[in-house]
Amino acid sequence: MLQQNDVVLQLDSVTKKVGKQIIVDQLSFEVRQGEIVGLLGPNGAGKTTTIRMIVGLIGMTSGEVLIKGHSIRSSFSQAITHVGAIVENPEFYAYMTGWDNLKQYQRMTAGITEARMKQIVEVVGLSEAMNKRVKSYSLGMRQRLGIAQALMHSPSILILDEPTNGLDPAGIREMRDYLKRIAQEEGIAILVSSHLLSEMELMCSRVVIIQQGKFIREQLLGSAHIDQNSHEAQSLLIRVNELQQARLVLDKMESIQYIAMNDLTNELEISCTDEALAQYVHELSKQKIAVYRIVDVKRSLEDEFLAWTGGNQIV
Ligand SMILES: Nc1ncnc2c1ncn2[C@@H]1O[C@H](COP(=O)(O)OP(=O)(O)OP(=O)(O)O)[C@@H](O)[C@H]1O
Repeated sequence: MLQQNDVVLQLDSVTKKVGKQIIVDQLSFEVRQGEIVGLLGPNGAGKTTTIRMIVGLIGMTSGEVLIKGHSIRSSFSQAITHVGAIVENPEFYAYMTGWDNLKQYQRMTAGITEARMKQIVEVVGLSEAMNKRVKSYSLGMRQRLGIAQALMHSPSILILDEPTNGLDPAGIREMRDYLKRIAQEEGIAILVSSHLLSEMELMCSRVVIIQQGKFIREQLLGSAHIDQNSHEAQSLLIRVNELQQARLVLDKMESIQYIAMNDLTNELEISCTDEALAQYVHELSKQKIAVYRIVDVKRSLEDEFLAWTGGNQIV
């Protein structure tokens, strides 16, 4: 079980106002050790602004960001030592090799050993390319060199703003695989922003969805998504022997939510939780109505996403 002290990053009611415009509105969420969390929202949702506040590049109007329990406002240097981040495109000397660029960074940053540099270069898959000049690198390789640099001081969290922007499909897949590997091998938390739900589904264990600067919801992905949903309302198709009789029974149930009805097939689609379903089935059988089958109507995460964001396209 994850403990409270696994929390690496904590945002508490973070707000950013520019003039009268509220760009980020009381945003709160947490990222724990070993998790890859997506900050997901359509263009202009406030992702970059949020990340810039987390890493202290811009101030917040109100709220708090804690990194390993240290406030980015009042204990900036203690907080920021735990962060590795790429917010803008990292700058490298194109005529120098990848290794010489990292050496340059090492000279400016205390406590980084050559053994650590070699280890991290291997994790991001650049060992072979280290003696080549950066100008010969693809965009994906430059991004990974940036990640290597951000990881050199062994941070607790890696924060990346749209890391797959501009990459081709092969580069996107590579980036995804390397980020998963980093989370696993380095045992750190990763926060990555994106406007692509499809991409987040393949990379993250959880997404925090924002729109117009506001928190919309948090969603577990993958198998965790299914576990979580058993406690939430989901669409179910129920086939009975007598549709009108079943309607009379169900109409009396509190909070019954119909989605669709089919007289020909004697099917009705409802939205309910597991607990409510148990009550409905109990009541139907008490009234001698036979339930022939119950089918889980799977909505794709994309459909759910569109519903949560009021139809705002993200994919
Ligand atoms: N300094 C500023 N002054 C005024 N408006 C700003 C400022 N910074 C950001 N904004 C506005 O706030 C909104 C959120 O911007 P932000 O760049 O954080 O969004 P985003 O989710 O990262 O979008 P994208 O996916 O397009 O990068 C945008 O409408 C932007 O124009």
